[in-house]
Amino acid sequence: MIDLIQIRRDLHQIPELALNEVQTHDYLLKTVKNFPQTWLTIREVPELPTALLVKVSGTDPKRTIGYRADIDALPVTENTGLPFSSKHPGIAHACGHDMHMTVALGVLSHFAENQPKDDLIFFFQPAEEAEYGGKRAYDLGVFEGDWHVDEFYGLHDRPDLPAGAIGTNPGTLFAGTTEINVDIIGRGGHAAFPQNANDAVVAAAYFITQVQTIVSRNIAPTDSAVITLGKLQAGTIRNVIADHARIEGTLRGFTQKAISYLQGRLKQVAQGVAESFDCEVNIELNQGGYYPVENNPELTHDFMTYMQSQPDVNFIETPGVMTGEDFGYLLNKIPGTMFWLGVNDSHELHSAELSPDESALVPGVNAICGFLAHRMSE
Ligand SMILES: CC(=O)N[C@@H](CCC[C@H](N)C(=O)O)C(=O)O
Repeated sequence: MIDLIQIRRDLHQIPELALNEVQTHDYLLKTVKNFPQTWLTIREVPELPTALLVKVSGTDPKRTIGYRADIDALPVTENTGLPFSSKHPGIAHACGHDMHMTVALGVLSHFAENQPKDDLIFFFQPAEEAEYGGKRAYDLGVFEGDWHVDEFYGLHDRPDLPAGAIGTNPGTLFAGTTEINVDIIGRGGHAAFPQNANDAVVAAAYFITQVQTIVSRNIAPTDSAVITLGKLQAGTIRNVIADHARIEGTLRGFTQKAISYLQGRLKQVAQGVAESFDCEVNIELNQGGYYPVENNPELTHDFMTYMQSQPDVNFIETPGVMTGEDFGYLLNKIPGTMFWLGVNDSHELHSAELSPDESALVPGVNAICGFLAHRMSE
């Protein structure tokens, strides 16, 4: 097997933000070019230049199985103290996509040396954290013609599962999300004369507080939803009344119905704040490709049955959680399964201290290679 740990560490040091994964793309391409090429076809996508696709032609193909790994990183300053920490200031693989790419390369290298029966397509996808690269690729027609995919698989690392464990369920694994951007425009002024100004900070504070009632007061306690406003920017100095506040956040729900409802309530709250504070409130809601990640029941039943039957696989059935994933868009178009790979870490996804346990890599690759071979024997 290729040196998975070295690859993971190399990738970890060059994290790049959505749609800017230039060094990452070049590293992946260079690595793939070092595999035996006999039954590989490499494909670039000019309209999505950091994407990389690799087709492995099978011996007797009856279907094409897709495997997707996301490749982007987050605007987080790494604080792991690892000797192979990010070399890119303010950007880190704080969601573990370096692990995702490494596992995908491990699986690809296996099939580059052991020709599969069916065709396989590996999709190294830019822009999962933002900018929905999966939707972009699908809408560009990337999976049409010779690159049609019959069933798609992909993983996400999960810190609270033991290293190497595999988890999923036959229903909804991840929530659908919508990015929220709110601009509140008031009128600036001197701190001493509020009567002559219209304070955007006060209006923002009321907006944020009222949003807290949407989930707590409008959603049935037996249902699930979350709205997090993770970024707030306003003002320049303590004694000037701010004329503008910017709020950015995300809303999440397990169904499109729930997501549409949350979107509607947010707009109502924004309108209400605009009226009561006599200011301008511009709200932009962008779902992009972040549909709920709905596993195909039949394929996922097969996936779970296979994983549960393997003595070397620690399979754990996992209920849905509120993380988002634009793999939800691809699974909305093409049946498949998303699953977790345990990476045993006390830090959460998106933490500056996230440090996945690399001992998850080999069992992850082996479980996926085994499952794909099993699918091809069906
Ligand atoms: C696995 C993970 O953490 N995914 C991200 C996806 C973000 C979707 C979108 N940009 C949003 O912020 O709503 C997540 O935050 O769950």
